[in-house]
Amino acid sequence: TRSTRPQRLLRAVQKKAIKGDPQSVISTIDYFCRHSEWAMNVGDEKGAILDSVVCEVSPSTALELGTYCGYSTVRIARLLPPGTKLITLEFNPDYAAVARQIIEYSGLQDKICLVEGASGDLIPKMQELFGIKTFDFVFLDHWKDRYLPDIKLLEECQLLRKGSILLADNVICPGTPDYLEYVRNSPRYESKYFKSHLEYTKVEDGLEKSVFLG
Ligand SMILES: O=C(NC/C=C/[C@H]1O[C@@H](n2cnc(C(F)(F)F)c2)[C@H](O)[C@@H]1O)c1cc([N+](=O)[O-])cc(O)c1O
Ligand SMILES: [Mg+2]
Repeated sequence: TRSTRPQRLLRAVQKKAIKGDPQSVISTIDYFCRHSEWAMNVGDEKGAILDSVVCEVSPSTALELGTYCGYSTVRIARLLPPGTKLITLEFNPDYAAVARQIIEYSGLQDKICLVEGASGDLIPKMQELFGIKTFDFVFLDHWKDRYLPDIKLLEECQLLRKGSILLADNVICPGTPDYLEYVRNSPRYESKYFKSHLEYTKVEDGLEKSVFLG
C-alpha cells in the first residue's frame, strides 16, 4: 500500500538531513513541506516565535501536546538546558513511530520522552509517571477542541504554577475559539497574541502565549 505523508517526510529526513544535527532535520522538514508536500508542522515562521519563547522561559520541565512527526519536539528540545526533559504526548501510534525515528535521527532522544496515549488519561498521571510537580512550559498543538479541556485538566491536576507559560499553535487557523476566549478573559491568565502565518502559506495564523497567574 502507498506510504503515508509522515513516512515520506521521514524518508526525506533520512535521505537529506545530517544525522545528529537537529537544525538540518528542521531545515529538511521545512524544505520538504514547502516544495514537496505540505504537512501540519508548526513550521519555520511560527517556529522562530516558539524558539524565542522557549529560550526566554528556559524551562526545567516542558510538555508538548501533539507530537505528530516530531518537528516542534526537535525545535524545543534543541534549545533546552542540559538535564531538562521534554515530555511529548502523541495519540496516533503510526505518527509516534515516525516521530521516534525523526527524534533519534536528530540525536535528541535523551532530552525527549514521547508518551503514547490520550491527554485526558495521561495528564492526571504526570506526577506518578515522571515525578513532575509542575510544568514551566506547555506547547499546545494537538486537536484544537482539546486545548481548553486540557488546560483545565492541567489546572485541576495542579500541574501549573504561578508563572507557567502556555504557548498555543493555530489559534486563528484552524482556530481554537473557546480556548482563546478562556485565556483572554480568565483572571487566572495574562495572554498575548503573536501574529504570524499558517505554516508554509500566506494565510494568517498565530501563537497565543498565556502566563498562568496562580
Ligand atoms: O489539526 C491540526 N493539528 C491537530 C494535531 C493533532 C496531532 O496531535 C495528536 N494528538 C492528539 N491528542 C494528543 C494527546 F496530547 F492527547 F496525546 C496528541 C494527534 O494524534 C495528531 O498527531 C492542525 C491543522 C492545521 N491546518 O492547517 O489544517 C495546521 C496545524 O498547525 C495544525 O496543528
Ligand atoms: Mg499546529
